[in-house]
Amino acid sequence: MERLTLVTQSVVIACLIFYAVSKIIVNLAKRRSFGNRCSRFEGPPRLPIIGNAYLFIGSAEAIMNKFLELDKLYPRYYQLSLGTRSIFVTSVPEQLKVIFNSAKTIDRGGLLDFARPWLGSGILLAKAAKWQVHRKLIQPTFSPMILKSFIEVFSRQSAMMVRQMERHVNGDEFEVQKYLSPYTLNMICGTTMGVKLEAQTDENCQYAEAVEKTTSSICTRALRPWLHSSFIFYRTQLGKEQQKEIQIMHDFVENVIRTKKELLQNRLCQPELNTNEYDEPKIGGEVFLDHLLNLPRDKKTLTDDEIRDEVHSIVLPASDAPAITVSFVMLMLASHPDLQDKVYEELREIYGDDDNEDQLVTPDDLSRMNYLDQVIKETMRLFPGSPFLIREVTDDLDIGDRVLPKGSSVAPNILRLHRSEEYWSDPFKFDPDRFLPENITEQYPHSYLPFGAGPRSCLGKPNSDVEDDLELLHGLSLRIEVDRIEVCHDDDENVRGDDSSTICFDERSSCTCRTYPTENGNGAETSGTDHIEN
Ligand code: HEM
Repeated sequence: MERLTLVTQSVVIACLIFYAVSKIIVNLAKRRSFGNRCSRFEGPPRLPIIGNAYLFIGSAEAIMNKFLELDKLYPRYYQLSLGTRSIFVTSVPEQLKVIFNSAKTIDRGGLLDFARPWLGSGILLAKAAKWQVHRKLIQPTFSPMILKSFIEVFSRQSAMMVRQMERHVNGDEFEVQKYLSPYTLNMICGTTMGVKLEAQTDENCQYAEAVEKTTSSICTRALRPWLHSSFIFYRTQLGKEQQKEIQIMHDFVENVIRTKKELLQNRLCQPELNTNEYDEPKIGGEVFLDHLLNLPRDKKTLTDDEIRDEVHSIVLPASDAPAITVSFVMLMLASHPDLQDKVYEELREIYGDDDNEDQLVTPDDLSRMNYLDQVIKETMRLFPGSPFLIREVTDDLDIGDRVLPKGSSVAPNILRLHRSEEYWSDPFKFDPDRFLPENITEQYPHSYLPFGAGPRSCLGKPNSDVEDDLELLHGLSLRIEVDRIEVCHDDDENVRGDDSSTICFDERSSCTCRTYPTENGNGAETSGTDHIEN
């Protein structure tokens, strides 16, 4: 009997060992064949283990410049590897069309997974099945009617931002991003949560700071394969700080959800509770959070954690990309005084000589700002708010002349697409007339994608147009002339204004303004309009 038990045990152990060894062999074979399939794509040379990570060491500007160099070496597409992750970077419209519309590349993940401790499985990072349900639930919040009701919030917020900036009129140059980021964050907190964040007035606003620091630490981690392992990352100073910042954001949003829930329950009997703390749209519109809390019972009810994830997942894209876009619009207007004057004239036609900065903007006013709209579109062509996107390939995907293997990532290279001479004549010329209605029809299909495309494209697209217009309107209605300009740039054709871009405001007295040469960090002299032509 004892012998029989021993034999049985040996057989079981042998089977387990056999199973473990064959699993290792199969995994190695899979990795090898995955590696082989990926290595067929051209790209910069890779080092063992870290792959191409050696290319992306240094400041954000240095990393951006590296990407621009790669665009020159590989103008259509290339393959990168970061540790075990393989990324196909492409700017070919035909390939992008397939990628954006395929069910096999709906998922975001890969490097973006490092944002999961913050965004959870909200709409930005949700896997396909969950994403489909949540997008259907959330989409109605972004209907044109509800968005119109937000205009008053946007309008008040932009007036506040302009008042803050006003102190710089006729003064020294200043970092415009310092005002824009808190403004967009404030505005989006007003329209998503109905909360007055005070990010514009309180420089130490913890939530705003936490958003900024966490975004930056996620990017740092993504480009450093040795920080990919959670075991290592959370033992570093960066990892520990990130955990702290994420906790601050979670506490903030959870607190708002709790208060909102109480408010919604008590609203009928205590309407006076709905007062100063909240910055709600006036025209009977719900804020995003109300919509999620009020979902009819027959629809899926979201848990508090899911609601928190959704709020985070809206606040991030809705504050980041618009702030970047508006700062580049200002930069372009500063660099092109003639176009600035055209925008100014358009606004004068709408508002006359009335210089009332407290005047609220109406949807009708916005619909008449055609030239401003063209300027914004052309700015988003040259400086897309999201220069690269990223999607996961969940099954082998044929994109025409090649197959992207399951398990890899694909990064639509929007920056390169928008600046490619293959699809845009004289691509570095800043020319808003490209977006005249008669010229739009001539554009190469899928060559202009600032909001992505397909079923998972930007949810806030109409929102962002409205927001950009309003912000600029208020800036310009102040009769500010953007006079001097200092931009970061690389040393050839690409003006690269970044977070540290500074501009100057002068009171508008004549129709002239100038850009002047400035020294960049490397000592080279250039003007802000270096190769982005007038
Ligand atoms: C200038 C302004 C904006 C730009 C350039 C922009 C751009 C983008 C891009 C490129 C994507 C990724 C699309 C893709 O992967 O195909 C995206 C996603 C998204 N954006 Fe925007 N965005 C802007 C403003 C906004 C605003 C104001 C909101 C919300 C109010 C918003 C909400 C979202 C959401 C929720 C997603 C994820 C959609 C999904 O996964 O289903 N965005 N945005």
